[in-house]
Amino acid sequence: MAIANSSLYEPLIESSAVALAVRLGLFEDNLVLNCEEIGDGNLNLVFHITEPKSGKGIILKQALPYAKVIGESWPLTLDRARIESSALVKQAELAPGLVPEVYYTDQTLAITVMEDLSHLQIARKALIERKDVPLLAEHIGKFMAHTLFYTSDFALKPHVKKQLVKQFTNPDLCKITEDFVFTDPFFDYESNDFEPELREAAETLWEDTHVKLEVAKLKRKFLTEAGALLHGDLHTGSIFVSETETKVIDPEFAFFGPIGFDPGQFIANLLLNALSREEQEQDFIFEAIEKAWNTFEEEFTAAWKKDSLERFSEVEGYLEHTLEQIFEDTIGFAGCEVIRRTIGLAHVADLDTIEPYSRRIESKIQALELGKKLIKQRRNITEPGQLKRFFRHAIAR
Ligand SMILES: Nc1ncnc2c1ncn2[C@@H]1O[C@H](COP(=O)(O)OP(=O)(O)O)[C@@H](O)[C@H]1O
Ligand SMILES: CSC[C@H]1O[C@H](OP(=O)(O)O)[C@H](O)[C@@H]1O
Repeated sequence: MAIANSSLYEPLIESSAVALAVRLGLFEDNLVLNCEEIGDGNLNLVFHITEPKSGKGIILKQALPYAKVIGESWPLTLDRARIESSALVKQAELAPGLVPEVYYTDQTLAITVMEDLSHLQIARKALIERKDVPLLAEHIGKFMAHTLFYTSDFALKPHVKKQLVKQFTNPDLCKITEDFVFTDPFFDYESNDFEPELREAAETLWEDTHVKLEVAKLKRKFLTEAGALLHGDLHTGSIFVSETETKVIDPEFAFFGPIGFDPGQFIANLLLNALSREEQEQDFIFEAIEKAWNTFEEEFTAAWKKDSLERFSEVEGYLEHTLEQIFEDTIGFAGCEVIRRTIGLAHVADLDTIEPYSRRIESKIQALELGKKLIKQRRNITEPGQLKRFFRHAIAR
């Protein structure tokens, strides 16, 4: 990967993105190239540049100096492009084959040029279309175990770890999560966005002091616990899949945080998809949750036994305690994510496309019940096999 530092930042448009790709030697001169801006996320521009004759393509992602979904009134650091490209490189080292290859990055232009994954589909879309994605859970379990264990204090020498913590200090993007995942949805704030039919359920949530106390504890963990280098936004919209391949994209929220945050977001987004399904179609989702956690636990355990540098790691019960704590946090973080995707600023298509409207509202009310119970009862859920019963019980009215 080449790292460049050109003179001035400018937002690209399709023609300048093509010119840049040619200037960088990513395509030969004099070829006819197509370019389309395909970004459908909340924050950045994503250019897909292709050479129709050979079928070759690249992705050029550029951060804007503000959040794309809101506009210039919400300035946002360009440094997120550095975080994203550095995280992709680190993740490629720790979980080979599970992230796109980075071809080039330029910190001044805030761009990352990477492997084109257009032959795959975003996992959220695949799950909404009820596609068969048999390896998704196992691959994500493996991705999480390797990236999280090998960036933790169990695997790194203290100075190396602290150096990495510095490199991945990401205050602006963490603030987004602190606000939109851990704060705003739990109060009557303007940033929240929900249908009028949900107001009563939202008000019940805002009055629930037990939920608020438990969210306060989870938020504090997010603010203070530098457990491992998180992806930081591991929802199903950040994962490309097919029947055989899985690639994790978009780690611009990466920072050192509590290990349970990534598994929590992944599991929450599977649960949000389960809420959109009829009961007889939900088994795939609960099996995926079990598979993802069990793979995470097996691979984390194997890595611990093989590569832990921590003197106490052989003490009986320490591995089990560590995994139990990560699982408890995972369930709590999942509850926060389920709630914020229901009444917060950033929604998910799994819920927003449920038809008819009355069923959508019913599923969102169920999501709020589920989220609250995951947060409050997280210590009673000790293994992923319990989640299907818990889910059915939590949403029953
Ligand atoms: N490497 C890639 N290959 C193909 N398409 C991609 C790639 N990266 C991103 N995209 C497309 O761009 C969209 C937005 O990318 P994403 O990284 O999620 O942006 P944002 O940071 O704005 O959320 C994705 O949903 C996907 O459709
Ligand atoms: C206005 S930021 C809201 C939301 O957007 C991010 O997701 P993505 O970049 O995948 O669109 C992240 O989840 C933030 O919480």
